[in-house]
Amino acid sequence: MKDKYILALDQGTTSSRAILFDRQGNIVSSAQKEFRQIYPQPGWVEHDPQEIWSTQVGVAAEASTNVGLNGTSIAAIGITNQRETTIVWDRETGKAIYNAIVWQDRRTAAFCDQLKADGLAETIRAKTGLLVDSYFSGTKIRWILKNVDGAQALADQGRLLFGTVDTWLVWNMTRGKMHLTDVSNASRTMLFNIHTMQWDDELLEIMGVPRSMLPEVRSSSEVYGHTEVSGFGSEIPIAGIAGDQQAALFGQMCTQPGMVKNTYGTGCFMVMNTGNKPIISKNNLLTTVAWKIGNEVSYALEGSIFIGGAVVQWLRDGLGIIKTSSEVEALARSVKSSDGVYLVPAFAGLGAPHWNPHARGTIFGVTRGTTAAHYARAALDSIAYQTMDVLKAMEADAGIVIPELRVDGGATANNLLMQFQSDILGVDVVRPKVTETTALGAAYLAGLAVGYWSSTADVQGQWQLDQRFKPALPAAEVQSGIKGWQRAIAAATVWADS
Ligand SMILES: Nc1ncnc2c1ncn2[C@@H]1O[C@H](COP(=O)(O)OP(=O)(O)O)[C@@H](O)[C@H]1O
Ligand SMILES: O=P(O)(O)OC[C@H](O)CO
Repeated sequence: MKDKYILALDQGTTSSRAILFDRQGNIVSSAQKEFRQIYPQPGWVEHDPQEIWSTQVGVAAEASTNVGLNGTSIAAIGITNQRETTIVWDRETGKAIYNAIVWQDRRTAAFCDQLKADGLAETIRAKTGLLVDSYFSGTKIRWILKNVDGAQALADQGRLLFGTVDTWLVWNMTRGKMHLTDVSNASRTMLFNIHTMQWDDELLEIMGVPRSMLPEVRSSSEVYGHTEVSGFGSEIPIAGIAGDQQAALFGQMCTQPGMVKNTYGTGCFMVMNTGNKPIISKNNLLTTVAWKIGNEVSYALEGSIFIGGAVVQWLRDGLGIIKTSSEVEALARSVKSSDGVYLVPAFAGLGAPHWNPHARGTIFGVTRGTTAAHYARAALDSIAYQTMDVLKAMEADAGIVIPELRVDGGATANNLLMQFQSDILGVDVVRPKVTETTALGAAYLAGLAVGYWSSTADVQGQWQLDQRFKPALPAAEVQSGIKGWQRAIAAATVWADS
């Protein structure tokens, strides 16, 4: 039984997941638990760090016991996580001093406006590859230091630690022995120079973040340490870390420059491997670190869409027109089209390529004949249209025509959405058999570090096609749909800015 499986921990925005993979990259067992989303004010989103940790340990134990395993059968653990989400804790008590401020949270939008007004956008972009936006961790750390009672004093005493979710998990898994992150997560903080691959003093100064709070930055595939807590069985090497979108790029085996994947989870994240050179976008995309394996750094271009599958959750929880996310497909299929209804789901502002933190959700084209089914259809359409906007920006930046789009994530189960995506893009949309590619990527990174797999080439052949969606909608319908979407985006922007 020894060294039979790799355990991937996938700490996502809405749930913690644990998946055991075998040497062929098959899922042997998995467990998942949702946790609370906390919305203290409009535009604010928080998680309880303790709940992140307890759900993650819980599902790890469940995935193992489901198949009668103990820790001795696990060769290594790979961690992948919702990125940018910011946790600050006291190194002496091990307790977070505030809730995790989630990547979707907009509370620092005014400070970001100030940074732009101060002319710092170019400096920040040149060093980090990022646009100034409240999405990233740096301004969230600053908010905690300025707004949580006693935080600044504790930071001055060197007692506070910052971490993205990977760092928080590793700290807890090693009983506070390790305070580290990997390059892909570091590149989402707005504090990390993606050229020198170091924390940047000028950026730390701008955000008012003391260096003593920051984790050590390591590669994405190496043995960082071993588990020391129950729930994981005996001491298991923690051997892979990557932000979830970068992990999905790896899990989709987009290891060559020019290869692209789009993940349809809470948000949608399109990422293109650009090889060992960072491409600075001219079309409002992000430049980010994909991973570091050995001494080799790979970079990527990314288009981040804040609301993807979450629009379906809103139909379920906000409007109550479906009971489960999967019901949306049948409801949307019950009408031939949205009949001119457009939904711009800017619930947390607009991300790439529009970047408007003040935008909010808007619905256009509602008539007396509009039904819940049209809303469902418009919601799915909005996921596809947002993806189209990003893909066009990416093609322009990279100077290539993207031949096919590899897809993964919860919402790719929706065949209507996948077909419409292909129709609107005019390219093949390709869904693999294992759509848990985020977890798979983390498993690969960990397995490579401990020799479970010998090289990337060893796992390259494991990618298998489930379904290929080919463009089928007549061009005139595609064009009129796109035109309507562009009008909707323009109108939503006017609403936000007026
Ligand atoms: N059949 C479906 N059609 C559309 N969206 C779906 C469907 N099933 C799940 N989703 C959406 O996918 C998201 C969950 O995907 P997942 O990859 O687990 O996300 P995350 O990792 O962000 O938590 C949810 O927002 C959910 O509403
Ligand atoms: O939790 P997910 O899968 O929606 O991913 C969140 C992203 O990492 C945010 O940048």
